[in-house]
Amino acid sequence: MNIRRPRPPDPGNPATPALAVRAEGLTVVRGTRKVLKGLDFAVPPGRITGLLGPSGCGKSTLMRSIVGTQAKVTGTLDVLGLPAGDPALRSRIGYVTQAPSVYDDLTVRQNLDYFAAILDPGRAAAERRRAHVTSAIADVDLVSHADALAGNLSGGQRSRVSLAVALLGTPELLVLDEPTVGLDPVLRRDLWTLFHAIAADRGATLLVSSHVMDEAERCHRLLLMREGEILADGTPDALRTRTASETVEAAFLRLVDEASAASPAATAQGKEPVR
Ligand SMILES: Nc1ncnc2c1ncn2[C@@H]1O[C@H](COP(=O)(O)OP(=O)(O)OP(=O)(O)O)[C@@H](O)[C@H]1O
Repeated sequence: MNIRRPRPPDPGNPATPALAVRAEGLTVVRGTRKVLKGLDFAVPPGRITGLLGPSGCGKSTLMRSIVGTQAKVTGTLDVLGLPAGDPALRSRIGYVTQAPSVYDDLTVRQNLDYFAAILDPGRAAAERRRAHVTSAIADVDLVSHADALAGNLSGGQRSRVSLAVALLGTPELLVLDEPTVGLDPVLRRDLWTLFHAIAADRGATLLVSSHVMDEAERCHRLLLMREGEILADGTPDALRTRTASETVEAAFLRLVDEASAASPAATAQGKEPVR
């Protein structure tokens, strides 16, 4: 894989925020329900932070809040040193939603050309756009499919086209909502290798959600969520040690039990299995 433009974070540079994301009392209401309940957490720059928790716990809502597409967000939410949703963040964040957003009747390269033209318009930028598109296709290992129609690709290949679109602007923060869901183990491993290369070579920050606990072991740091709250925050090692557990999944279950013991009423409302 070919990762362009190394840009490691420079803690001495005042333009490099000390934290990629900082939330205090972050609350989101959807419909009549409070789906994020006063979250306090931080995401360090240049690392891969996994956002893990059962289906429906609020991972997508949290990601939408960070990228600025979620309504009814209150509390403090700073992203790359600016309030979430600030227009200056648009070109600095790459966001991949759960459903791959690609045009089936265009080839892989045409999809990327289209999005590159939106990001970096004008005839003068044509050469630069072409280079970025070629690079992004190589980053996600789709060179051999560059001229295939997106509609003829497998689910995993389409996900990688979406990821390539997100990589186009060389974002400082990549927010990836369940990027490996439904992929086979080899593809999942390859994607995680790519995520690590992006963090290491570019100094980018990655926030990656998953409800599959074994993916936790691949992250530098974890935010474990449950029912709209952050259950724990730390490295996989620290979480395992703190709970005397062998795996992050066992640590998660122990933390759920601890939280339930602390507030039994909350537990009665549906404990979802961790898949
Ligand atoms: N448009 C909506 N209106 C009202 N409630 C919603 C809406 N969308 C989601 N919710 C609720 O918000 C809660 C959090 O949903 P969210 O999609 O953030 O969870 P998630 O952890 O990403 O789930 P999954 O892993 O299944 O994608 C859920 O209980 C869901 O029912």
